[in-house]
Amino acid sequence: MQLKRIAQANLPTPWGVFTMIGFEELATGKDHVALVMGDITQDKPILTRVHSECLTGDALFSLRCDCGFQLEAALKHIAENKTGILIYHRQEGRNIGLLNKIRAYALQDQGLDTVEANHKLGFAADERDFTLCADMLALLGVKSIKLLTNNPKKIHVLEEAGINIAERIPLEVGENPNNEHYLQTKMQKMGHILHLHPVDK
Ligand SMILES: Nc1nc2c(ncn2[C@@H]2O[C@H](COP(=O)(O)OP(=O)(O)OP(=O)(O)O)[C@@H](O)[C@H]2O)c(=O)[nH]1
Ligand SMILES: [Zn+2]
Repeated sequence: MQLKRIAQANLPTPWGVFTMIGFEELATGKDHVALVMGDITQDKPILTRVHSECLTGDALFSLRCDCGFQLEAALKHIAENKTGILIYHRQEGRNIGLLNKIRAYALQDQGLDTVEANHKLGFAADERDFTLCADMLALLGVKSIKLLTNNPKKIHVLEEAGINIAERIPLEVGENPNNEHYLQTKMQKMGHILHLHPVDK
């Protein structure tokens, strides 16, 4: 176990009241949160979103990616379902950190795609460690989930970390002219399952 559960409190949102549970990484002291609604101890797969931190999309209204839209849609979906979990996985920029993500964006402004930019900076395309998410789910007592994602690799890594994924539920929102190329790259180079609407140029 790489984390411990620290504190919890109510978190009212426009879609309903979640319980916010804070965790701390034992090795680094880094914090993560899970937003929980309803009875997640039921003996059936729990609707879950594993959302990776994206300060620019989640908090600063960036249209370069789809993260902010996915965050909102996931919370709404969980609230409509009356039960579920959103893990807010604090590995910004696929775990290269905010400042390196800004460097990667600068390279993308010069024409590189999201994968090439990471490589140019000396990183893999995706540096995230999802075993922390599996640990958070274990601390919440959840063994089986229905995962909101477009990324089949995320299913694979969470399963390798011991989580049973009963179903994948697509989360395709936020496509716009600013992220069209970014979403195309995620589909073509990173294997995301997306149904994009190419615009005529
Ligand atoms: N390094 C880097 N990270 C990015 C970039 N754009 C978004 N991110 C980060 O990517 C993470 C989200 O990952 P995505 O690849 O969008 O999606 P995913 O979580 O793999 O898959 P979904 O479950 O379908 O959303 C967040 O941590 C973002 O900060 C970028 O251009 N470069
Ligand atoms: Zn983003």
